[in-house]
Amino acid sequence: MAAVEASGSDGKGQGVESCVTYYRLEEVAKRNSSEEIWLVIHGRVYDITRFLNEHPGGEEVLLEQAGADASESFEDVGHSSDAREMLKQYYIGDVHPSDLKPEGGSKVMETHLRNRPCVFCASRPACLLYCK
Ligand code: HEM
Repeated sequence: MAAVEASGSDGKGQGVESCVTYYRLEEVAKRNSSEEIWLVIHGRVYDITRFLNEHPGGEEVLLEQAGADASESFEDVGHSSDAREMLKQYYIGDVHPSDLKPEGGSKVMETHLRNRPCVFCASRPACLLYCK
């Protein structure tokens, strides 16, 4: 997989697990077409390019959210636990902590709290940082 310069671009990703790749939102925003489509859901970045034409809800809804934070739409649909499980295979990294601004940060926190226990973040540093 190609390295993305967005990761840890602020210098160092210290204080958090080094195995997590961080992406700036501006990098995510560039992946906004059917050629390459990334989404953010609950502070995590997913490359769903190969899932696009497999999505049971159709590709259009995904394209509408392409390159953006789809947490709300994802939750609004009331996706099953199977759908949540599926997310894992498309996970490529976390949103860079600098992009989790107060507004976004509290949104992330709100969502995580609402979904507790979060199957994805129980042991994730980002979650520990923002969900406490
Ligand atoms: C990568 C992220 C996503 C995955 C893995 C995923 C997976 C699925 C799955 C497995 C279903 C079948 C129903 C279920 O099991 O819940 C589904 C249905 C659906 N999804 Fe997604 N989905 C994703 C993102 C989204 C997003 C961002 C939207 C935005 C609106 C969306 C809208 C829908 C809709 C409208 C349905 C049809 C619901 C129905 O027929 O009742 N999905 N999705």
